[in-house]
Amino acid sequence: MPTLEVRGLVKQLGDHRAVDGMSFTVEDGQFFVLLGPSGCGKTTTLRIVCGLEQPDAGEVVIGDRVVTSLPSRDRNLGMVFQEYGLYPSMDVFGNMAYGLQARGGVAKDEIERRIRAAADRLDLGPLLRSPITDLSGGEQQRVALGRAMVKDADAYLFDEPLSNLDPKLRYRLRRDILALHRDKGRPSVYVTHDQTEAFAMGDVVAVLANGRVQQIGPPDELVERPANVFVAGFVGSPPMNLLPARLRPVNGSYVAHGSDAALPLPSAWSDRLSRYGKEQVTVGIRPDALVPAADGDAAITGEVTDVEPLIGETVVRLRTAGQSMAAIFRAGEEGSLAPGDAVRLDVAPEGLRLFDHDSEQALVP
Ligand SMILES: Nc1ncnc2c1ncn2[C@@H]1O[C@H](COP(=O)(O)OP(=O)(O)OP(=O)(O)O)[C@@H](O)[C@H]1O
Repeated sequence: MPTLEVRGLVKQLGDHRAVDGMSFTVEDGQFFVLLGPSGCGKTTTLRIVCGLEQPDAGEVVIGDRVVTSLPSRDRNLGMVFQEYGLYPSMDVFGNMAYGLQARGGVAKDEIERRIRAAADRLDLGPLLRSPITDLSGGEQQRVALGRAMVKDADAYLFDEPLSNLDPKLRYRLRRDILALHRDKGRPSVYVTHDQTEAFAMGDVVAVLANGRVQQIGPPDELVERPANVFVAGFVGSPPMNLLPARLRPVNGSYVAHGSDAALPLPSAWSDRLSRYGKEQVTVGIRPDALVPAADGDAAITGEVTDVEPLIGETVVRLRTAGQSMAAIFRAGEEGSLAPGDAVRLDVAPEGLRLFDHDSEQALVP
């Protein structure tokens, strides 16, 4: 069963280490997303996997073949990239057939059958004899997808294939890509900087920064248990609030004190925190764990800077002495809050995370 594995990839581009020790494994039938901010090395990694770049170190393994030094055409991959890579001199049929004809081994009537099936699925049937240059961007992207669909590849690679398209078409093609993936049952690697897309599509998501994997896991796990401060501050919309704080023991538990914040921590964390041995931590607070405080003491006080109503919920942004924060309230829970108002908030303890102040790695839970 083919898996796709990259082991210890390194790639220097000019002065910049674009990929800095990248390793991950994609199982057969898994839809694996590389997610990260612009410049984190996603495209370079994918170009190494498909053979358009040579790594300075590391290996690419597909199934039981080490393919690192094989040319792209010998890796048997299906690829869909942002720039469609279609041949302008050919019609739609010719573009979809090209890979199969060039590789050989598939009979002419079988090529025709596969192309008609893919074209029907992608609503390209009436366009099969149209020149590529007559097609819209969305139609060209569907041809690029159809070209991948007709191949029996060992793995499929997608590099931001939907970023040029309008939202409706993007949504539709997401479903088409997942249907292609399920039909083939091979490893797929999908590059995006859009976390909505990553979370909607990925069985497993790898969050990248600075050419390195920060965390690999199913979408829920990245949100629930971010491995470090980078992931906590990147994942979620809005992402986790992060504030510097000092730990103080109080009656056998701990309280994290920040500017305008005093956060009682679950007593189940006390053992771990007593072994931590340092006072300084970074506290992560999920925006949906902030709730308006009842009368009396509040965990956090601040001033509202913005109130943004969304469907079914409201994002309230506030400024405390230390920094800005975001809270997600269920619609209506914000009452009549408006910019400039003082606000007092409590935190549901299950929405708290702590990170080592120096290493930035998760401490608890
Ligand atoms: N030829 C080059 N010389 C120097 N630096 C380069 C070269 N090509 C790319 N880079 C840099 O390497 C880094 C990684 O680029 P890469 O395209 O892999 O990132 P990415 O995560 O795919 O970003 P994006 O989402 O913007 O496409 C970027 O900072 C980029 O500017």
